[in-house]
Amino acid sequence: MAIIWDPPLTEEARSWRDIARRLAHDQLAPLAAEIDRDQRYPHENVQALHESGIGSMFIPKEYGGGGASLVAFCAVIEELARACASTSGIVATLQLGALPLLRAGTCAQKDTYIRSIVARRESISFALSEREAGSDPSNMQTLAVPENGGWRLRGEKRWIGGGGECAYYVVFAQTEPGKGRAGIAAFIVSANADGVRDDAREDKMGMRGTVNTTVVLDTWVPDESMIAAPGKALKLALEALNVGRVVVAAQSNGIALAAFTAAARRAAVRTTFGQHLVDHQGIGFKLSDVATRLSAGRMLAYETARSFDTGQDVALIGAQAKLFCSEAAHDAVDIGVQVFGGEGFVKPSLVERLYRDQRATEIYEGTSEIQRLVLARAIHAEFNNEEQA
Ligand SMILES: CC(C)(COP(=O)(O)OP(=O)(O)OC[C@H]1O[C@@H](n2cnc3c(N)ncnc32)[C@H](O)[C@@H]1OP(=O)(O)O)[C@@H](O)C(=O)NCCC(=O)NCCSC(=O)CCS(=O)O
Repeated sequence: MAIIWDPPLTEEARSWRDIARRLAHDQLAPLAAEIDRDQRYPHENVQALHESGIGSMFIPKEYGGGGASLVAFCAVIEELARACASTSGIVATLQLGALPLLRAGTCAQKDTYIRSIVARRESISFALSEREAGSDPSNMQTLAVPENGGWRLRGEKRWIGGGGECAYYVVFAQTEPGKGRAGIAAFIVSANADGVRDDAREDKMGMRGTVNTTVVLDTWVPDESMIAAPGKALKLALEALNVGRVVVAAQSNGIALAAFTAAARRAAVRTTFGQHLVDHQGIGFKLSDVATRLSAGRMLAYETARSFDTGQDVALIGAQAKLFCSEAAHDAVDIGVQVFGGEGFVKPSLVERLYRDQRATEIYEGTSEIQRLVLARAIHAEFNNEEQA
C-alpha cells in the first residue's frame, strides 16, 4: 500500500495517463531544467503532445479530438506536471482557450475554428485579464465598438497564456462602457489579423517554459466572430474558469507529488546525527502532513472532475479544489527545499524549480483570495436563505 492515495481510474483515463507517463519520462523530464533555465517555449514538447493525441484530447471526437473526460485530462495534467510543470501549463492553456467556443460557439464557429485547431495543431488563447482587471474582469477596459457591420476591438490584454504562440484569441471586451458585466461580449480573433500584436513576453519567476504576453488590439472583426453576446460573456468566462480551476488543482497535485517524492527519497536515506532525516520528528512529521494533504487533495480534485463529467456544477467544489491543492502544494515544495537544505537552494535543483513553478498555481485562474471570496459569498447566500426560509 502506498503512502499517497492513488485514484481508481477507468480504462479510458488509465490509458490516457499511461500515454502521459511515457511522454513525461521520455521527453519532458530530460528537458525540464533546460527549458526553465533558458525560459524557452518548448516547441518540441508541443509537437510531441500533438503526436500523442494529448494536445487535442479534450476536444470532442466529432471535431477530430480525443473526446476525453475531465478525469482523464486531470490524470494527464498531474502526470505531466510531475515531470515538467510548464508543459502541463501549456496543455491547460490549450484547453482553457477552446472551452468558451466549445461551450457557446455556433455550429459554424466550431466547424471553422475547432476543426482547424485540431487539424493544424493550432491553439486558441483565453484573453480575459487586463492590467487593472485580473481578479475583477467586469472592470475590463478593452472596448468593442460597432463598425461597418462588425466590431472594432481596441485595448490591451495582459498575462495571456500562449500569447504569440497561438492561432486565435478569445477576446472578452466591453461594448458599453460603465455597464460592467452586462456589456461584456466575447469574440474569436485571428492572431494574424491586422491590428493584433503580442507585446513583450513576461520574464517569470516560474513556469518559465510557458509564455505570457500582453496582446495589443486595434482590429476589426465581423459580426460572425461574436461567441457570446453582451451580457453573456463574463458568465461564459467564469464557466470556462470553473473547469480550469479543477485542472490547476490537478497540476498542483502533480507538482506536490514531485516535491514529496524527491524529499521523501532523500529523507529516507540521508543521515544526520546518526539517524535518517525522516526519523527526526521535525522532518518526519512534516512529510506526514504533506502526504496526508496530498492524498486529500487528489481525492478532492479527482472527485470534482468526476462530478463535472457527470454533469454537475463544479463552481464551488472546483474553487475548493483549487484553493486546497494549490496551498497544499505550496507547503509540499517548501518542505521539499528544506529537506534538501543547501542543495535545494542552489541551481540546478529539482525542488528549487518546483518551488518557483508552484507559486503560479495560487495566482492564475483566480487567486486564492478569489476562491475564498467565491466561497464566502456562497456561504452567505446559503445560510442567509436558510434564515429567511
Ligand atoms: C469575483 C468573481 C467570482 C465574481 O465577480 P462579480 O462580483 O463581478 O460578479 P458576480 O455577480 O458574482 O457574477 C457575475 C455573473 O457570473 C455568474 N457567475 C459567478 N461566478 C460564476 C462561476 N464560477 N461560474 C459560472 N457563473 C458564475 C453569476 O451568477 C453572475 O451571473 P448573472 O449575470 O447573474 O446571470 C469573478 O469576477 C471571478 O471569478 N474573478 C476572478 C477572475 C479570474 O479567475 N481571473 C484570472 C484570469 S484567467 C487566467 O488566469 C488565465 C491565464 S492564462 O494562462 O491565460
